Amino acid sequence: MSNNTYKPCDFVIYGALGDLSKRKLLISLYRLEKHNLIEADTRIIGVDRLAETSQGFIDIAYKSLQSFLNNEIDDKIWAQFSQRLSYLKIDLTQAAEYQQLHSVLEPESRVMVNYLAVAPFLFKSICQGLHSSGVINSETRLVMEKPIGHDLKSSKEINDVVTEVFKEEQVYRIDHYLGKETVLNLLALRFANSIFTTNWNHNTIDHIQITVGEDIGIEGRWEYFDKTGQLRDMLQNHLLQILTFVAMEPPADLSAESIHSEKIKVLKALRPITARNVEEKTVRGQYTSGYVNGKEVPGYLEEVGANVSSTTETFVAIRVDIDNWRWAGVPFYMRTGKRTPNKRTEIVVNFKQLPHNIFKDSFRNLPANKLVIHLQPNEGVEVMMLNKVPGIDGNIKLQNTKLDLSFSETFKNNRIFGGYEKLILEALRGNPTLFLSREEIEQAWIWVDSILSAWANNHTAPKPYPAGSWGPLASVALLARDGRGWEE
Ligand SMILES: NC(=O)C1=CN([C@@H]2O[C@H](COP(=O)(O)OP(=O)(O)OC[C@H]3O[C@@H](n4cnc5c(N)ncnc54)[C@H](OP(=O)(O)O)[C@@H]3O)[C@@H](O)[C@H]2O)C=CC1
Ligand SMILES: O=C1O[C@H](COP(=O)(O)O)[C@@H](O)[C@H](O)[C@H]1O
Repeated sequence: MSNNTYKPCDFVIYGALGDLSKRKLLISLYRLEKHNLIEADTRIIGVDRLAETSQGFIDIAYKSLQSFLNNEIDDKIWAQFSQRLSYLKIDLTQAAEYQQLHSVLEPESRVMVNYLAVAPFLFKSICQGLHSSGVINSETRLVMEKPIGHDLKSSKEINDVVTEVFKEEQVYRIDHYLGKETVLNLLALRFANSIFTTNWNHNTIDHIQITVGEDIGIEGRWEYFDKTGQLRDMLQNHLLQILTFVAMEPPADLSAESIHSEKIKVLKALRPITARNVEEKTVRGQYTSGYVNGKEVPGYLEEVGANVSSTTETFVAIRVDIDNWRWAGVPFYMRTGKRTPNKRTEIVVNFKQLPHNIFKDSFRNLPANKLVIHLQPNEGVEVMMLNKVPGIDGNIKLQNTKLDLSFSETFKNNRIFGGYEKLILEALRGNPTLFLSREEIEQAWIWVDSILSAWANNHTAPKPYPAGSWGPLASVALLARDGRGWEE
């Protein structure tokens, strides 16, 4: 345990038998246990609609750990962890059923932390159910998963209901990318290193690319995903959050207010994409069958539970312009998709070419410097730069070389925690700094809604791309039109 002590919690997971809970939340909680970061008396209460016993939930949790952590499970840690777990069957749409929570909560000795791992349409009934059952007090916290709502209107409706029941400081709107070490490292890279601080603008930067590719498909999540699509599932939140960290002005300090206010300014400066320019600025894609990591995989329309006429996108590429002084004329290209050849999240900052080349013997055009930030996997930072090849014979010869700061090499003794581990810990400890404000989310929806309505207006159908590729060819053309190419 850390030197500080925190009040233990009743950590209630709504949707405890769902994908997010099994794949990320229970795993992260177990890892926090392993590192002795959970208070001794903290309890974890799973809530879902299946008739299940607490022992049944413990068995399900164990199976999830087996599938995702393999040999990381330690019998002693598991025994300690499983003691914290219990289960309640509650239909979240039925306010009366929330009364059951009284049987497990101990409000005098533990803080109730409610984690909404369910689809956003259930957020309202959960808030109302918690309110009417009388379990909320001034210490209670609410953690809400993204996406909050389906569009600006529904997001506002959810936030309105939430604020009737909770004060803003009790609400933790999570985006797990903001807990990732490498996303947080952007703050260090940009605001603790003068070489970057002074060169981070339209004078030196040509363009920036943000790629978030996942080799997995939709698998068991078809019903949820088909109503959502890649733009709402990934770009409205994770990619725009990365973009704000890359593009924001230096905040006055590291407080939540200072960071939120700089991020909002970026979101407000995003140039709108409308029906007039949506075809030129965006690409929608949907995967067909193909090969990923040498294995044949089905297309989106062949997944279990699929509706064969779905036009939901599983890939998006976008050219984003930020209308402010710093980024005038510097496009940000973003792409995100399911069933890409591998899992890869990275930012590439392409610097401008030099105005004059005195090394024509080596390069007719000097390659520009590049800063590559690997967010996952193989976390680290690389700088591509030109160096003289050693030798005394003849003219100076240059070679493009890599300055490589891999986290696993550089920080050998530090374990890299996942985003959920960091943010669940912050929620358990009552620190809201890394969570999102209502205004940020609503501002992001304003920009994304405009794209969604432009696609709907133009009947923009998704272009097919084979599983195991980086999206439709139109994504290559998006950059080629500007004389550029994606970093491969
Ligand atoms: N999965 C992921 O990796 C991520 C998911 N998220 C977000 O988390 C949320 C949940 O996603 P995910 O876990 O994938 O979804 P799932 O559908 O897998 O999980 C939701 C769970 O809630 C249960 N549930 C649905 N309705 C009720 C009800 N009325 N009463 C009680 N339980 C109910 C579902 O039961 P049943 O199966 O019977 O419907 C299911 O077990 C979404 O908002 C998603 O955007 C965010 C980041 C990552
Ligand atoms: O929020 C989501 O994120 C995951 C990807 O998260 P990562 O940490 O593995 O990069 C994505 O699979 C899911 O569709 C989405 O809802």
